[in-house]
Amino acid sequence: MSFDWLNQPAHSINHSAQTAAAARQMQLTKPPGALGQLEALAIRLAGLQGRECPTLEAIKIHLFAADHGSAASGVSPYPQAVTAQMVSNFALGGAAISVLARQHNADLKITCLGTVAPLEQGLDNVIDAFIAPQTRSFTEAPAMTRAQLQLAIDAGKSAVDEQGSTDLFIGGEMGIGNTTSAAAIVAVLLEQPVATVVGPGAGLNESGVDRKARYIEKALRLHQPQLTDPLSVLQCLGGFEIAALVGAYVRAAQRGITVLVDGYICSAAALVAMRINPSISDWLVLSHRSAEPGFKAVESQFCAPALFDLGLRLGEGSGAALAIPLLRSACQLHQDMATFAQAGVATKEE
Ligand SMILES: Cc1cc2ncn([C@H]3O[C@H](COP(=O)(O)O)[C@@H](O)[C@H]3O)c2cc1C
Ligand SMILES: O=C(O)c1cccnc1
Repeated sequence: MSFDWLNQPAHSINHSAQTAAAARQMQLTKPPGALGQLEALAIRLAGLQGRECPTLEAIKIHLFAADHGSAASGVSPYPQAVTAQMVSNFALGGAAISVLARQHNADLKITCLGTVAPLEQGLDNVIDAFIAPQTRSFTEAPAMTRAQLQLAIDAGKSAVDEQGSTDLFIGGEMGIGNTTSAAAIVAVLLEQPVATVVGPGAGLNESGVDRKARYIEKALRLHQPQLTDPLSVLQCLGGFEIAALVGAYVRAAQRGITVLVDGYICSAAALVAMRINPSISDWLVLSHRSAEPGFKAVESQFCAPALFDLGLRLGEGSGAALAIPLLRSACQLHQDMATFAQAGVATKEE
């Protein structure tokens, strides 16, 4: 069993393209800095894509779905069956992420790691990477075995490897109960008290949030001796879909594909990925600020803060998909605006 590939360095950043892009921004017909974070974004994308004027054409959205043993303990307000039902909804075009993928002309695929029902319907954008019906309840045992962890991480790697040319990769997730895993991972890796990183998820009330915090605290007491490295944290507390996201993020960075990270669950996966392989962090662009209270702690671990805060708490990669037009505008402005010289506009006097 080998996790060695996870440690290979990320693709290098092209610093001369980045420098050229920064110089170009200074010449465009606007006061320098007036386009705020859009300028930094265009410059960052130039370094990642290795060209002065980056473009975003081929966008791949890949969702990972799996069920959680924790769901039987009242940590989510929704029944476990919703995971599989939503996979059908993704594939048939009715979910929020399906609408956004269509709107932005992005390719949408779903890998099922632990839900079987939709596979029987023969949907052609659903990939079968079945590992087990669900992870184990992690107050009783590690959520998954080491072998299952490897299968899940490798499924994420394959999702990236099997794509053709890609300018931007968005990972998303579906798994009733997965904000419990995300909160547990964040509590351990960032050494935060559980009460500060746990939240309503899909809509728990106050007593539900307390129950969820107690569930996590019990699990952390059980696994404490094992929680010494990011892979073991993922194995004990993760979901299959979170592990797949870890594999996908690391692989995308190694292949030189820019990643747009979604909300709380995806950023918890990104945190694990960055702890395994810190060289990938340049490639992970954080899209939006999740409404989950634990998100703030994770946000500080990224190279740059989230691009916007719309109070989203959906997951599915939806917040990342909403950032696509922003990134496209950043690239288009960077490429198409006239320079002061071209437009005959006078520059700053002092
Ligand atoms: C209909 C429906 C659609 C969703 N799409 C994403 N999630 C989100 O909710 C789940 C996490 O919340 P919790 O940990 O509280 O279960 C994940 O599946 C997540 O992506 C959904 C949840 C529901 C109910
Ligand atoms: O931010 C998220 O990813 C999120 C928050 C709540 C429920 N589902 C997802």
